[in-house]
Amino acid sequence: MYIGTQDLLKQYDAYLLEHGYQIEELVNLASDALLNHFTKYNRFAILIGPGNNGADGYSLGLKLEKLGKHVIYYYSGDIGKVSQANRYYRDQCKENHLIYVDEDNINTINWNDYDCIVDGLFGFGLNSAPRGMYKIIIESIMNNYNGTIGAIDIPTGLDCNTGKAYDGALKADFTVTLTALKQGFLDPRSLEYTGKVILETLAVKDCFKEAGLFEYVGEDYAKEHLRKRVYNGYKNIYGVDGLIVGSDQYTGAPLLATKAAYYTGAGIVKTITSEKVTSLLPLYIPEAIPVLRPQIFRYDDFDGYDALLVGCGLGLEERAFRAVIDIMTASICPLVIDADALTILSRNMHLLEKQDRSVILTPHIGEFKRLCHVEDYPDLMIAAQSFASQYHCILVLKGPHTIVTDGKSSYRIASGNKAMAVGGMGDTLAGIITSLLGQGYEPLEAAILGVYIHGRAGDEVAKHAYTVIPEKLIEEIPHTMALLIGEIEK
Ligand SMILES: NC(=O)C1=CN([C@@H]2O[C@H](COP(=O)(O)OP(=O)(O)OC[C@H]3O[C@@H](n4cnc5c(N)ncnc54)[C@H](O)[C@@H]3O)[C@@H](O)[C@H]2O)[C@H](O)CC1
Repeated sequence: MYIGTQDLLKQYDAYLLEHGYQIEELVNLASDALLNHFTKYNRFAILIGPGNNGADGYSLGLKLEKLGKHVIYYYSGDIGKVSQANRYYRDQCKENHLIYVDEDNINTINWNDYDCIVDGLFGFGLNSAPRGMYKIIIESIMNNYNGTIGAIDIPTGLDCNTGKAYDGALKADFTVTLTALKQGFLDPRSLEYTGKVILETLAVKDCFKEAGLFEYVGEDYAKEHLRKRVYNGYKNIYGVDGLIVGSDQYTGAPLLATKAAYYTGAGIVKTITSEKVTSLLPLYIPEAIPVLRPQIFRYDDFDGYDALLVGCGLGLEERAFRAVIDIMTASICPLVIDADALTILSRNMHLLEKQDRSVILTPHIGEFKRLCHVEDYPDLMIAAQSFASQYHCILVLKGPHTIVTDGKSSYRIASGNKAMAVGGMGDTLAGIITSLLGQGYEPLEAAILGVYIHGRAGDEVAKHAYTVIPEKLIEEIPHTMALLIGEIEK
């Protein structure tokens, strides 16, 4: 299953058009995909907007008519300004089935003459609140209609990217969404407008990834990619992780990252840290190996590691800057960069350009803005993809349904919940990803799996709790992983 934003969906359509499809053909395929969901109704009012959502409405109506259904098309606006496909399908409709709606006749329409209203006013092309007659039509239906409303692609008035309703939005009973889930549908509050969401793909060449859509990662991915531990395994085959984390000022973050790495299955974790943290570490997690962080790293300080993590309570003092620069210039194994280390990196972006190994960055949105040196983005998913592609890194952009992308393949992760918005959660995730990286998972796989496991463990804890404390989440990790691998049952 794939996810799109307005820009990504436009990009997808443009890709198909560049690869030999005609827009009329795509609309025909869209109505093929829609048809089955409407055949149980008999009398249809199809609302037609000026774009291709309206074209879908005409094309669907023509097919319903062929099945002997009663169909009337209600349209408004300037007929000279409709899309090419809209005109093409409109020209095939019988004149007496087309009703132009204006202020003079709106009150004469009895919407309850129809057992189904099909919403083909606006789809992902809507860019502001529906205006003029469109707004009036929506109000008239919402105030008077008692039957079923089925929306094509997106209910009119719902923002495709945010899932927020504009002033004047149609509340559908069901939405048949085309090609990909819309990012806005990830916000559960959109359900009030979409009703039940049914995803239908068009019978076209499989090009979701090439066109830049994001794959939605759920339990199936984790079950397929998570590996069982081997019968005769020993600690070294599960990786030696080096965590350059913590400072005397921030002592909690390194402890959480270390514990998360162990609980995710790391063989050995060496926590290279400040004096205060080295003394706290054995009390919190006796398995960990504390190493006092040197003022300046030498090349051989990084020997023998399978994965490194830098960040998590490192602080922003001069010596933290020194540590990040040393790690980025003197170490060679796969690296996870989190928290303060991202802030330090944002002032030294040239370091990222020179990396000849896998680097995973795990910013939240504020840190991402700092890395990009911008205030805001029109489309976060596209911004994430471009960043990863420009810097040849893997980006884990944390938030609801965290984004993971290497610039070529992109993902939204299904697990996680609002109870996880708690300090220390990012340190926990960084520890999990580093652990998987050290265990030999491919870097992109480690990032996706790490985010999924982190969110899933959080979901398990949230079943019985108002907030998810990182400590509780960490303790849930081995159980969650065993469940996913199928070694225990629910
Ligand atoms: N691959 C697919 O999934 C396909 C989906 N299809 C359908 O096409 C629409 C998107 O079509 P598009 O023409 O880009 O956008 P809309 O129909 O939503 O309308 C755009 C149209 O509306 C004008 N407009 C925008 N905002 C407003 C407003 N607030 N008030 C008035 N007018 C507004 C804008 O200027 C344009 O003229 C998608 O949702 C699917 O239903 C196709 O079948 C192709 C394949």
